[in-house]
Amino acid sequence: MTIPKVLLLGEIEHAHESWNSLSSFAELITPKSTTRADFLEELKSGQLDGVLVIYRTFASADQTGKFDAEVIKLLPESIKFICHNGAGYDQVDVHACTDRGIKVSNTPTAVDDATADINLFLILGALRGLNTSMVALRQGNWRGNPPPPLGHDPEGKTLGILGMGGIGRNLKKKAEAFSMKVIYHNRNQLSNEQAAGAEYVSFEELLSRSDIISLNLPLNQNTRHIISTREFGMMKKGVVIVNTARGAVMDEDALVKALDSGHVASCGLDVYEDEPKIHPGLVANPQVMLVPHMGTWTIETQTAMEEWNISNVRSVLETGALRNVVPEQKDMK
Ligand SMILES: O=CC(=O)O
Repeated sequence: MTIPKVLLLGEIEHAHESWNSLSSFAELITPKSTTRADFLEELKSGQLDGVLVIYRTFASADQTGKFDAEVIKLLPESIKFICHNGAGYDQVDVHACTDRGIKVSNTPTAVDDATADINLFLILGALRGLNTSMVALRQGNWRGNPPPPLGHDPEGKTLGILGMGGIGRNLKKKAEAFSMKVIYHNRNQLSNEQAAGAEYVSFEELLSRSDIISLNLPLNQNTRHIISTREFGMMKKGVVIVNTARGAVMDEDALVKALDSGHVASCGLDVYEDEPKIHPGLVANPQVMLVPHMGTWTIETQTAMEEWNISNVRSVLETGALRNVVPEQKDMK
């Protein structure tokens, strides 16, 4: 019997023991290439033939580029599973994978607390306008001169959550501890049990009723720039927007214009359209809270994500099936 191969793209940083334990079922290999051009060549050369499952990290895109249709087409016939270490899997062309019969998993749940925590931090920081005073203090200028305008309390404000998956629902619970009223919009209305009292509203109603809008939806072809000029125009003047999902769900140019006009009072961002580049209009705006994609940047959460992803690889090796597949493939045989 030939022993299956597992290809690691990126690093295991924490869950070394679990990763190493896979070597009793499989040959664990890494690519020779460190650039996309070389990776494509390595795929073409047949050197990665025989790989059954790929474990990939978000950062591995620096070496291989995105797992777009070009890469998926070149993957050896033997590859049947791609385990992506991250909740958001927009780096992987799932439709191209489905067409080739390759199943894709991600790491939902594991990221929920840490991402919702930073989401709340950004909501509070943007409401309070904390950035200017923090910068002033470090410049030896106390609160700044003049001091910043007074901020706003979260208590009693309406928080509109766009995308009520694991992170959205986790945020809802946390926001309620700050006495915020939560409304939400989602592809599908949740069961009463899952909604847990959050009011389901249309997309337009969410835009027009919210004091704070939180973007917690995945990036895909239907959600790219789902928030742009038209949508900013439908929001309350003085709205605060927070995004911990993916930068491209919001049109950054349009956001900068809405901030500059004062229609959007502030925003809190963890993600950007073209990371690690940041729109100069955002950097220049002292009101906004900007964090460099730190949503899951904790030891506990990074470890839990790795463990989840490894458990998917293990499940393939032990049972021939993933523990979870991405929603687009839930009916795939
Ligand atoms: O951005 C983080 C993730 O997708 O898990």
